[in-house]
Amino acid sequence: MNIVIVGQGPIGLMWYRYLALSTANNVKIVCSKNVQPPPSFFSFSNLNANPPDKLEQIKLVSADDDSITKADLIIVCVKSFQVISALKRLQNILNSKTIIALCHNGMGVKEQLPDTIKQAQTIVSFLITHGAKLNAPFDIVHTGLGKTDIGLVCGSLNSKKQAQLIKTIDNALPQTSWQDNIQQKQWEKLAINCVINPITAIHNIKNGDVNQEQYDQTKIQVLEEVITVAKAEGIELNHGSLLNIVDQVILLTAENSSSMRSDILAKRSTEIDYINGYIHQLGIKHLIPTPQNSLLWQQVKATELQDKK
Ligand SMILES: NC(=O)C1=CN([C@@H]2O[C@H](COP(=O)(O)OP(=O)(O)OC[C@H]3O[C@@H](n4cnc5c(N)ncnc54)[C@H](OP(=O)(O)O)[C@@H]3O)[C@@H](O)[C@H]2O)C=CC1
Ligand SMILES: CC(C)(CO)C(=O)C(=O)O
Repeated sequence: MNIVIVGQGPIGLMWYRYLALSTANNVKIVCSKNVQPPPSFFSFSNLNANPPDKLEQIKLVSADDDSITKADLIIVCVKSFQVISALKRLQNILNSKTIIALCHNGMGVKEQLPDTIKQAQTIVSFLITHGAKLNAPFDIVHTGLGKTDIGLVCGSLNSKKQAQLIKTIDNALPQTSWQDNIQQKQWEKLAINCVINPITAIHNIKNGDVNQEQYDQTKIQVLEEVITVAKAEGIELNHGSLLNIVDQVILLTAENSSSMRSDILAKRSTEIDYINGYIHQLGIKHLIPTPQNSLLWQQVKATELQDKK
């Protein structure tokens, strides 16, 4: 497959490394304007191997306009608030046969996609539970082995193309599956992020600390609001099983720093508008009060602003 990765963060470089291992793939990258020209190599290590893999130097090939037009698959690995501008940058050279995969946290990007892109392209979502981090620019570590759920966001994908996509991604990083109802999975992931991300960012704590009793009420109220808003959007979520999923993720990632806490500590913008902010906006749309999600959204926004002063 001809594959273009957009974004030189840990997730973009993680996909690059695993997909480029196969001779069946021709993988190239589009980096942000901040790194032009990109380096010719990047460093990669995998903490999941036993013993951990040696540091690898991987050749990095930049995508020119022609390779973007000829791509079978473009995987966009940028923050939720960067997706639309990343796509607009490519829009004039996109081929309608190219599958576009969006690999980001949060929801609300679909609603912002320009009609011209929605009508012309097949767009899928890559929902991942892998973890990766940057030691330094172009030096990444695959920290947590996870799985990938893929599903259709807009356009269409015949069964042959769908099977080829799953095979390519599963060969690169196993435990990849097609989800007919990706929306349900997106909402479950959103609920996890609505609880863990703002609490860890505001209180500057590790994911595991969200299990402390003092956060129980917030956790329960956030989830109740998410469930009510999801219902208004036609998605059924169950409080008991959602609480279980959230608690499991808190335990499994107990030692991790959430992406939002890391963003705040590094004085970067967070994805809060696409997480609790998304629930706040849908609350307004459906006239449903979402006091806890709105409060967490405002608190993280205030922390972001304070850090930028
Ligand atoms: N890291 C993780 O373990 C996980 C991350 N995710 C989600 O995946 C998404 C990507 O994560 P991650 O890689 O960590 O994010 P990062 O923000 O670290 O990396 C995104 C990269 O994309 C670059 N970029 C921004 N705009 C463009 C553009 N228009 N064209 C090309 N490159 C661009 C950024 O460059 P610049 O800095 O110059 O703007 C940055 O290097 C996020 O939504 C994240 O929440 C989900 C699960 C796990
Ligand atoms: C699941 C969780 C909370 C893992 O840290 C995450 O997705 C994030 O940090 O953004």
